[in-house]
Amino acid sequence: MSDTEYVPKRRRVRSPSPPKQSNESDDDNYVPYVPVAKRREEKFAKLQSWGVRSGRDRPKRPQDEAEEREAELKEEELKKEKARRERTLLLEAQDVLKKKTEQDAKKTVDEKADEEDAEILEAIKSRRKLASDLELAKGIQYTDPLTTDWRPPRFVRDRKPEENERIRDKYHILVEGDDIPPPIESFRDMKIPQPIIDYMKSKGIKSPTPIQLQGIPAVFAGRDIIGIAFTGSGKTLTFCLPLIMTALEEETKLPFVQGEGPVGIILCPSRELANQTFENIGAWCGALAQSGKYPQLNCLLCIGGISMSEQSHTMNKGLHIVVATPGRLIDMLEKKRFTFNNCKYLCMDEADRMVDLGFEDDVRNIMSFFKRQRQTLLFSATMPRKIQDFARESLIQPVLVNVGRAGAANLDVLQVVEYVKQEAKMVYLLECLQKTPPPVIIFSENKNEVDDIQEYLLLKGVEAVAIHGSKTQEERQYAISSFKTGKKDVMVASGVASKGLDFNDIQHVIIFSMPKEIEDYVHQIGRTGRSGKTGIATTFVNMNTPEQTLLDLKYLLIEAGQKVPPFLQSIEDPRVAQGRSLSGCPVCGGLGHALSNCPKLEDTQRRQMASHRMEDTGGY
Ligand SMILES: Nc1ncnc2c1ncn2[C@@H]1O[C@H](COP(=O)(O)OP(=O)(O)OP(=O)(O)O)[C@@H](O)[C@H]1O
Repeated sequence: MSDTEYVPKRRRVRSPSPPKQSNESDDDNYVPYVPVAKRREEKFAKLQSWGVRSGRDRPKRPQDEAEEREAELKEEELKKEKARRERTLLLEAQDVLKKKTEQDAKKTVDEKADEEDAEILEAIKSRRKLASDLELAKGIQYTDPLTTDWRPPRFVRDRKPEENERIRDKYHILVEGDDIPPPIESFRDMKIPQPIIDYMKSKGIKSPTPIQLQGIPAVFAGRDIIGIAFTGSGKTLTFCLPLIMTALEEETKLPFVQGEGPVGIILCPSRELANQTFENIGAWCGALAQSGKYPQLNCLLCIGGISMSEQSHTMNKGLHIVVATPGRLIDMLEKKRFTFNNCKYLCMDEADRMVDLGFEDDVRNIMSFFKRQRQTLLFSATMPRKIQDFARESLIQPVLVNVGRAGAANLDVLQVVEYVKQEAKMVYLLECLQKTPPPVIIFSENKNEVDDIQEYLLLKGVEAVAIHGSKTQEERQYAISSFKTGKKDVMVASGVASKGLDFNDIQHVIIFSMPKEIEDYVHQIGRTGRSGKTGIATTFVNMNTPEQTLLDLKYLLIEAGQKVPPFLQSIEDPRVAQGRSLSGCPVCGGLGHALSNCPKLEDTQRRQMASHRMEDTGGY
């Protein structure tokens, strides 16, 4: 056997041989055997290094691993960020809630009540402003007041603003608005025609009252106006005189013929008030015509319950002024008995009552007959904030002229409040009538009670007439004229006669049953103490009078510097204990309660809901 060790055949594998040298033997080329498993492993590793991969558990390259790791980190970071944000939002929400609770806790009772009031006011806010449907539909909105040719005298124009302010302060006139015309202290300087000045003098009207000396120049200047002044302070003249002057100017330029006019319209909430204003205008226009220097102006009374044919003589001429209640006016306009083609002046007397009485939609309807921009005037002795706000939205750059607090009582009225048991009222009434000589007005809230009182007085020999809504127009007119002319000493009336009626020298107003709304009380006592004269108002209250009404009354007496009887003094205002402010109610102007307790609120809401229902069902 040779020295060469035997190697089994399967082990005799040639490894890659180095280059052969000439003398090298075969043993030098020997390559050690590598087992198959190991070789597979090596081959696999090689393939891996070439990037050939497949399968789930394929080993990863370090570069891939780094990328994966980075992605994982990013994902983790995102998750953390999301969680952090969610937590922050949650915390923020909790913080806000906490702060709000703290703020709410810090809020005074007053602030909370104010917020509540604002919500209620928003809820009862009229949905549409006081403008014609046509204007609302077409989006017509006038921005500038009307211009007129009227100018104040030079010395007034040259006055410094401080001087105007001084005059306003002197007469306790508060004004709001832009570019307010100056106050003028004499009718002559207002450039009112001499025959009217002479006529007014004969009626004891020599110099303008505060509402007149600021209101008339503002209306002459073409401005929309909200005029608020106490009862009997001469508001009627403030809106009638400028209308007469406008009509006069137009008639002088080009006389009116049949079918032309009116130039302006005065709207009133009651027939009696319309009639009274119509008579006043008639007298002033008559004074102009009788002077022989001025033309005759024609005025039409347009109210329910009267036959329009009686006024055909006026209708057959050119028409300058119309005084009306809403219903009859709409009827006449719809029948085209006259048009508003040239009408540019709309005045609402007792404007708050017009809205209160549910005439709001009628007023919009009337406005839709106007063909061009109009000058709008609203007047009243009581104009709660809600109505002032509403009016301001509807007028064009209005001037607000306020003499005293809106809704305050006339200081020329001595107010006496007496506790009289229900069953003792009639007897005590007779006693009360002895306080002053006639004329006396007795007010009651109830039509039947009005009739009962009249009957009782007649039985006792007192010359009394009665007026209320269920009487015929003739009965109403008879009652007013016989009382006005002094044929009758006493007039027993429901609310009808309380607004705006101007009777001569009423000595005494007796309020037999206290009205629920303090505004009505203010209007009722305002039938006396007019045009600077003094008068007495006696009011009966008892257990049937709601405590809130008594509180309103108590504050009104305090405000007017009147004596507060002990039983009224003892009534506590619940707002004091609650630490709430004692500001007046924005809906009725009462000083003794907050908005949420307003007796008028319920009525207002009910009326609004009814009118909205009508609109929703297309009934409007
Ligand atoms: N400048 C004046 N000087 C004196 N009296 C006047 C003056 N202006 C008006 N009057 C008279 O005062 C009375 C009351 O006026 P008017 O009826 O206009 O009051 P009012 O403010 O409208 O009251 P109400 O709010 O009750 O309707 C009338 O008889 C009127 O003639």
